[in-house]
Parts: sequence; structure tokens; C-alpha cells
Amino acid sequence: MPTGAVIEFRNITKRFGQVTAVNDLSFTVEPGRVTGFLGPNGAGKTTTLRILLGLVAPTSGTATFGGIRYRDLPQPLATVGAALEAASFHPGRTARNHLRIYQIAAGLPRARVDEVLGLVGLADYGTRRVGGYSLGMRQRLGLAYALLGDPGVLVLDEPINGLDPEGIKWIRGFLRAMAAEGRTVLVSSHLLSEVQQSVDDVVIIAKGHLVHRGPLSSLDNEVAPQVVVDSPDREALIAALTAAGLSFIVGRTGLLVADRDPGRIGHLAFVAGVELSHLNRQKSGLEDSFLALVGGGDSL
Ligand SMILES: Nc1ncnc2c1ncn2[C@@H]1O[C@H](COP(=O)(O)OP(=O)(O)OP(=O)(O)O)[C@@H](O)[C@H]1O
Repeated sequence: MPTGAVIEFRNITKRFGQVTAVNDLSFTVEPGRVTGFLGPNGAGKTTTLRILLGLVAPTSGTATFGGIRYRDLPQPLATVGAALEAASFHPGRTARNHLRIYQIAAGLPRARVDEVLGLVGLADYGTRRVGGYSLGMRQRLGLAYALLGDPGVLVLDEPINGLDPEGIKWIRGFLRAMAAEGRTVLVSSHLLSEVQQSVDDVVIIAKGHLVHRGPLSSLDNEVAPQVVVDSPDREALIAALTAAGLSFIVGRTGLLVADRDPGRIGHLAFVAGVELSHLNRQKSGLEDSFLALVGGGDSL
């Protein structure tokens, strides 16, 4: 059975000219667990993963597997399986031929190709040209490639993107099974809701900075916008809240105000002459905490 290694990012910074894509990022990812690497589009997730896999040089800092940088790993395919993009397969080649190329290059047994196709549910499609694959099937092929060397670490960039409900259900079980076997599983996503049912731990970044890390449950009430309020005239309500110096974020159910007292918000709206359509006190859910941590829903 493969052994998972600890992934460690230590003070990773990456600048592209004027843009600081990743800013002094440090965290570890543990074996035997699925870790969600979350943040809005542009937060720096892909850059961080590319640094981990030796595809981009960091401006400073180190990223290692069990203390070893990717490029120094004696057997990279047997240590780390990565799926960064789903689209880069030659359309005229069959899935089996794609995998054969890597299997031969890595000196793996030929039978491994059909094994991994079976593991990702593509056993019946291995002889089809990849050009005819759906996005979901290409995602699965990317996973098959990642699994070729039976690695102890899986690094997957947005693996749920483009999957249909059946595929989403499948990959959730797949990620769980991989971690249950002792692997280290790091999965990026810009949507917490997408991975919520699959992850044990979360690492959340925004604008290249770490904003939260811990077990998924640590997000519950991590940030506590306690009152949900809405109005048929939302702009007037926003103006009244802003004038009162109250901070809020725009959630799915209304404005989430960082205040514990609905009576106070109701009074404030009454004084400002703003009709309310919704007012209640709420324990913030995981998604609302996530949105608050990454700076609201605007950029999602
Ligand atoms: N090669 C590059 N040259 C210049 N800027 C870049 C480059 N790669 C990334 N960036 C910038 O770095 C920031 C982080 O991008 P990155 O792709 O890592 O974010 P992300 O969290 O993966 O977002 P997404 O989910 O949209 O890919 C963005 O502002 C992006 O425009």
C-alpha cells in the first residue's frame, strides 16, 4: 500500500512582475486525509500547485514532499500523482495509448494501464480516441495518469470542474478511498460547496495569503455574521447599514451583518425608513464563513 508523505509549503512567495500571486504562504498537508485547497479565482492556487510540482520556480520559499523537493524525488511518479489540467491530451490518440507512453517511460508493468483505467471507471473506453471524450471523461483520464505510479500523494487542481452529478458522486468516493488507504490528497477548488462533502481539512487562501486552515468543522462559525437582513430596496438597506458603520457581506439569503442583535438592525432600518423583507439571527454556515474569509462573493 502506498505511503503518503507530508506536503510542506514554507514561506512560498511568487511574483510575476508587479503581481504577487503567492505571498509568504506556509502550511502542511497530512497523509490519510483529504485537504481542500480553496480560494476564489486568481487567489494563487494553481501557481502554488505548480510550484509544488516543480513547474514554476518560487521567488522565495520551499515546497517539499516528506522534506524533498519535487525535482529531487528519486521516483517522482511513484511518490506524487498530479492532475493539473484536463485538456492537454492529443485528441487523435486513445486513452490507453496516452497512458502507455508514460507507463513505458516510467518502466512500469504494461498491465498497470488497464488497472488505472479500471480505477477511474474508464475500463470500457480505453480504446476510444480522447477527442471524443467529454470533459468529465478527460478529468478521469487525468486521474488515471496521476495514479499510474501508485503514488502516496495526489495533487489535483479543480478535479470536480466539468463533472456531471454522477461524476461528482464518484469522485467524492474516490478521494475518500484514496485518503483511507493512507495517501495524502490535496484538491483545489474555488467553491467550498463543491468539495465540502469530500474534505477533512481546508486551507483557504485569498490574494496569495493564507486566511484559514484547519479541519472543515473549524469553519463553522469561524466568522460570525449573525444577522441576516434583506429589503425590497436593498440599496437603501446597504446605505443605512453603511451609515451606521456596520460591516456586512452579500450572502445567498440576504445581507449578513456582523451583529448579534436583530432588534438593533430592525430599529436601524425603521429609523432609516427602509422596509424589510427578511430579518433573523443565524449561525453562519460553512459557505458563509468561507465567503467572509475570502472577502465576499464578488470575486467568486
Ligand atoms: N505566468 C503568469 N504571469 C503573470 N501573472 C500570472 C501568471 N500566472 C498567474 N498569474 C497571476 O497570479 C495570480 C494568481 O493566479 P492563479 O492562477 O495561481 O490563481 P488561482 O487561484 O489558481 O485561480 P484560478 O482558479 O482562476 O486558476 C493571478 O492574478 C494571475 O493573473
